[in-house]
Amino acid sequence: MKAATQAPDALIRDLQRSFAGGLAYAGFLSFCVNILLLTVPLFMIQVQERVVVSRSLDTLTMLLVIAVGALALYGTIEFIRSLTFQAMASIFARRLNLPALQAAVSASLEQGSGQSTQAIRDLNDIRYFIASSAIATPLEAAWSPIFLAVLFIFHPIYGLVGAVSLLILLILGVLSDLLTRRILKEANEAGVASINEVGASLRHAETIEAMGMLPALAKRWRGQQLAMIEHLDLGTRRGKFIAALTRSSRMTMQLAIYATGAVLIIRNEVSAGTLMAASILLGRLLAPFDSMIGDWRQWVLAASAWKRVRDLVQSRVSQRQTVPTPRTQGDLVIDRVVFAPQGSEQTVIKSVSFTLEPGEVLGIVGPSGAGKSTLARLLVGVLKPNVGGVYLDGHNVFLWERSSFGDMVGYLPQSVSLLNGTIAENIARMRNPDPHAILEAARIAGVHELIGRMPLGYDTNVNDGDFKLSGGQRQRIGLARALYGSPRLVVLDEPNANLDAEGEQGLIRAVNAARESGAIVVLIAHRPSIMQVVDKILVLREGRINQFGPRSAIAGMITPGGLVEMEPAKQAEQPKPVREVTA
Ligand SMILES: Nc1ncnc2c1ncn2[C@@H]1O[C@H](COP(=O)(O)OP(=O)(O)OP(=O)(O)O)[C@@H](O)[C@H]1O
Repeated sequence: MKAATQAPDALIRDLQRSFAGGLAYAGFLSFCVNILLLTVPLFMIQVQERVVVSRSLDTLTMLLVIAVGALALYGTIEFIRSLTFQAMASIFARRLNLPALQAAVSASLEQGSGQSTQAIRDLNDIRYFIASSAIATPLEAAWSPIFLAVLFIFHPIYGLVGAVSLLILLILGVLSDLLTRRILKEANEAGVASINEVGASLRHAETIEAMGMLPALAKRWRGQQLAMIEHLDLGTRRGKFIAALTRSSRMTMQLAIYATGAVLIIRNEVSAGTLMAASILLGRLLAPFDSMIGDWRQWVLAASAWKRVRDLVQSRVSQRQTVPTPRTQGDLVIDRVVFAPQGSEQTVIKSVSFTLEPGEVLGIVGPSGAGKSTLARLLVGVLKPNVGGVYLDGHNVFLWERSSFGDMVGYLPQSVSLLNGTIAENIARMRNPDPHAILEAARIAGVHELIGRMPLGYDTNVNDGDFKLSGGQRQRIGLARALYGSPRLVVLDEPNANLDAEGEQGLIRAVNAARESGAIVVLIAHRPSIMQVVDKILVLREGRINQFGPRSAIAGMITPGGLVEMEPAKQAEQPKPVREVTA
């Protein structure tokens, strides 16, 4: 919950701090693990130097007890360390899940829906990476000076071989980074773009199949995927080459330390016991660097995923308030709203102002492309005005904390999207269903009987393979969802587009019921038949208010196409600007 109410910069800082804390703790555990890893080489030396020379079985037994105890401790600490990584991974995913989703939803509104699925994939990738053994390697590498020091203590020549070996692996590591990082990042970005595009297109599978568009689309996707595969292949090839070179170099180094040890033993400069121990120590010294070179691809991909998630969270969440606002009832004030889509030169809504009181129903009409749906999205706080603002009982609807705003608002978008779940869950907006409220919303929307005729009634799954809802049925269930919980503001974008006469009568009854409960209803419609239910009409043309006034004054001017046949007039009701607001 904390993450949901935290500003994004603070959340990221907090997360990085707690991650650093976790790493420090894991680093301490790594220190213990690495010290305990000296058990085997030390045991070997002691056996060579004490047991073999003295032939004492008691000494051997004592050494064995100490060594086995140390190794048991090693296993325990290693287990605790892996649990620490797992806990770090799950804290990370839990705290970022909601903010990343919120940010992805906002980004999807502007750039398409690929963002939300990508954010989830990225979070999962990061979680796996933190929980994997890859994250432990730098912590182990940090203790390599200890192993190097022990090698120097055995004999300076052992130390020298260790230092040279380490240097060679470091050079190979840098080479691996130079040869693969950029190309793997590019491949990853191309892969993400390609998956997003395929995902977005597959939502229109029906259109693709009906009009045989698949071969043409497959050609486009292949083009993108080829670029990604080529980059990935090249990066992976280079990575594998360096990894193979590293492995054979590492084995050569093992030979070198053995040969060095043999020479030193021949010269009586070290005991035979140090030979095995030095070899094991060199292996421990080089292992983390070897692993890091082998795992480098995972590091690059995890870094890219983290950058995407961090940028997404930091760029979006701050736009909304995090404190819930209590349910309220008051005027809806649209104050000099100007809106231009991001990256577009076109201003879609041009200084629109009007006020609605509780219990008023407004009809918005206008030609195609006039900006009606855009205005609807501004009313429900989906879009942020560039200038001006939309206020419900004095609260800015865009800034409003989304969950509490959802309690106040019902929205039926032009293309009705029911979510994966039962009809009851959909009407209850995927929250814990309140059966009484569901039935009431269904009754007001006039869909109770219609749902009763479905295979499992309210428990029918809307995406069930055996049962498919018609466009009109979806629209009517969408209306029930919009009316669930007696919202104070109801915005319906072409709610009668797919309705038959019965559906339209149900819609009229629903709008009247919402009005009687004191809700403000905004209705966008092409078909003028629904306009009989409204109190006021707003005619929008090229993003401006062309007419605004009582239905009786405006209705006669509307043609069946929703056009008004007169010049822009003095607007019947234009409230004075409420406040100076710039976004
Ligand atoms: N995200 C966006 N990016 C670019 N242009 C946009 C965006 N959203 C809307 N527009 C443009 O704004 C204009 C108004 O679109 P809108 O969907 O609001 O019109 P409308 O009046 O609802 O049309 P219709 O009656 O056909 O549904 C159109 O020219 C559209 O291309």
